[in-house]
Amino acid sequence: MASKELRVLTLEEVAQHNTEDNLWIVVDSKVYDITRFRNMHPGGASVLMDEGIPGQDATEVFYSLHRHEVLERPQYKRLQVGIIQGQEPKIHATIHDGAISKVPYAEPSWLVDGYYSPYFTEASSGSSHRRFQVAVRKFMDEYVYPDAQARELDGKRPSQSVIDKMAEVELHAMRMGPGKHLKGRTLMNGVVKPEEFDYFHEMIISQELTRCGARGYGDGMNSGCVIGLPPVLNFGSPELQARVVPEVLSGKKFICLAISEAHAGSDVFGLQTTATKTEDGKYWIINGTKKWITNGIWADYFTVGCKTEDGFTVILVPRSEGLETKPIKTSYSPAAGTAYVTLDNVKVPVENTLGEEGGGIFVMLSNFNHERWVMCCTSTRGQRTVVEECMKWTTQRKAFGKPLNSQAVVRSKLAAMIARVESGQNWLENVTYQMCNMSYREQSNRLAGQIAFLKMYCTRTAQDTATDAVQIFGGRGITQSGMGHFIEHYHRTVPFDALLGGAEDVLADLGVRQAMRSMPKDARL
Ligand code: HEM
Repeated sequence: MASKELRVLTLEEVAQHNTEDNLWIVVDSKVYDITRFRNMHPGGASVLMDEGIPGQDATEVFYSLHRHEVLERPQYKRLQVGIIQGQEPKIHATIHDGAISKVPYAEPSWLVDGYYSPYFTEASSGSSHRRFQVAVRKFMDEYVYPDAQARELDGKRPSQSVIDKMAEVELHAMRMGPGKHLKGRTLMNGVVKPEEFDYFHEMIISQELTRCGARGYGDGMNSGCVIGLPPVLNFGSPELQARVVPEVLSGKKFICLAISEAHAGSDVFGLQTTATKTEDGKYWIINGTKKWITNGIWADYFTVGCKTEDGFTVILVPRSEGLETKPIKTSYSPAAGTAYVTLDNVKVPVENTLGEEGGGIFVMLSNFNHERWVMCCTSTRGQRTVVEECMKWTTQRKAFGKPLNSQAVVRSKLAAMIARVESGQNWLENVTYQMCNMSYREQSNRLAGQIAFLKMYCTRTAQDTATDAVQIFGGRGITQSGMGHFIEHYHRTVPFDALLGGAEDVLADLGVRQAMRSMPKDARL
């Protein structure tokens, strides 16, 4: 409708509008009347009168100072008064319209035209990963991305309307991975059958969600469920499962994993929260504190690691008398709902025990692999978004009269970034293939070391990439608005990945110790 009112103009006509009282410019074949906007321009009024701007085509200077999304904001969109006769817009900078990016290395190779993969199935196959990816990306771009950007900024929890929308297509259930919990559900409007859903489908979900570029929101978006519900699914009694699982997977109730404490993080045996039985043996009485609990602020259920008479036991604790949560301010958005949890004589039926009493370590170990693998999926995708941002910036930004990418030192940083993300993704795809072919128990036995190494590798390379990206973006890489805002956000939040789900150094050591245990006794040089 708006385009009908736009005038078709020539460059000569635009050139007449070149004074402070009558100021037009052209950006990518679109004519903007910025006369009244001039005094409100965040970059100042005077720059708009610089040589080569008034009445001229300012496309190049515009894109060296602004992201394309500026022109998509309604308050600026309406400054457009016309289009240039015989010209078509050439810039396609929107990355959240469901499309595959054409920027080299902005997508994993299996999504790029003309490349092949042994792992992802074609559109013609029943369980097609490709059709699934198209549906998930469209969904994320349409419903999740706008909410992610808004909530990351205002710090509010992910909108219930988006959680409900995700529940409609069973995204919460699919994020638990393949398994019997998917039985009878219609996944992504039927794009994939529950029995055909595999870890590659799940990888697609994690990676598409990461494209929203909002780390705090990403964790706020039910990641408590991804790590807190599997112990219920795998170790809870049938009665407990029947009560808790449906309300959590439908997005009506929320769950989180509460293991780490101020006293102990990666060292689960150092935990000090205690659970002791009442004399009649029917209840646990839980006392202690938990720290850095993602989604804890609004969680209805807490999967809590406790010290018990027999060792370490995991217990599902509903929000109830004696349990309180308060926010922890971290360097990412409060949209993650990070909590400090206090448990003062919280009374829980013993039926809420997950797994064997004293067998909590098995419950946790089986959970860790999946949690860490999910983090590898998100870390590699996060790095890829940084590669895309840097590829674009170094092409459009000029310094010393040339694009940044004409400098060898910049190209060498790009090369390192690309090599890191490609190696991470390729290793991840291999590990995922192993997971698809192993039982849950086999995964625990054979892949714990591999996944620990992969996570260590992903989070280390992510930090190198963050540092390189800030160098490439300069001051903009540390500025929360404007051209470098994704880079600033990434650089500020990337250390989280190296800590959550097992600290980098601890994981590295775990991988080596596992390898040492498998050394053949007779191996010699
Ligand atoms: C339709 C036309 C324009 C609109 C809507 C617009 C809008 C904006 C906005 C919203 C910002 C704040 C930073 C951001 O969010 O990216 C900004 C900054 C800026 N703008 Fe514009 N602008 C326009 C045209 C221009 C032109 C033609 C120039 C030419 C010199 C210019 C120079 C600047 C500068 C120097 C900054 C500060 C950049 C920084 O802090 O890094 N703008 N503009």
